[in-house]
Amino acid sequence: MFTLRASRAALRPSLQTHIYRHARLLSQEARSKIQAAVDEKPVVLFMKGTPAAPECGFSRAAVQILGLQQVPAEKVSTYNVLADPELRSGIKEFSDWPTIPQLYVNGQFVGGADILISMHQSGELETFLEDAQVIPKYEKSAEDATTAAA
Ligand SMILES: N[C@@H](CCC(=O)N[C@@H](CS)C(=O)NCC(=O)O)C(=O)O
Ligand code: FES
Repeated sequence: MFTLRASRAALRPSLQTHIYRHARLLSQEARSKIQAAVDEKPVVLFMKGTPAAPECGFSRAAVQILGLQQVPAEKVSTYNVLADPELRSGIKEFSDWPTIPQLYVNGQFVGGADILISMHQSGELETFLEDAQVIPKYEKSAEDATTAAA
């Protein structure tokens, strides 16, 4: 009886290790796929639906903000997580962020819809995208200077 208990107890950790290793392996493969996606373009948006047909208001907002910031289309890649359940869960683990949309700029996670809206409204997003060389720096024209002085 004692022996049986002992051997069961001894089995448990190795089984756990096996399951853990398996999960880690799967996750490593998913992780490198996501890393490649994140590195594909300067701006990468994980969203529900497509820019032309967003399937959620939060994703629509993220797309609209990129448009308002005049981010050139050729600098943007988007991924529809609704078409890829593995990506939908994987990106949450990868970014340690529980929701979609998720925006990456130059490989760095920026945030979801709330963060983008607030950064857009404060003017921080424009500066951030300029510094990231995603959009050109806004040069104050002579006309702006005159308006400011008036
Ligand atoms: N407050 C969030 C709004 C986004 C959100 O709540 N997304 C939900 C509903 S679309 C989500 O992704 N849930 C998990 C899922 O659908 O996989 C943000 O700032 O981005
Ligand atoms: S899909 Fe329902 S809130 Fe985004």
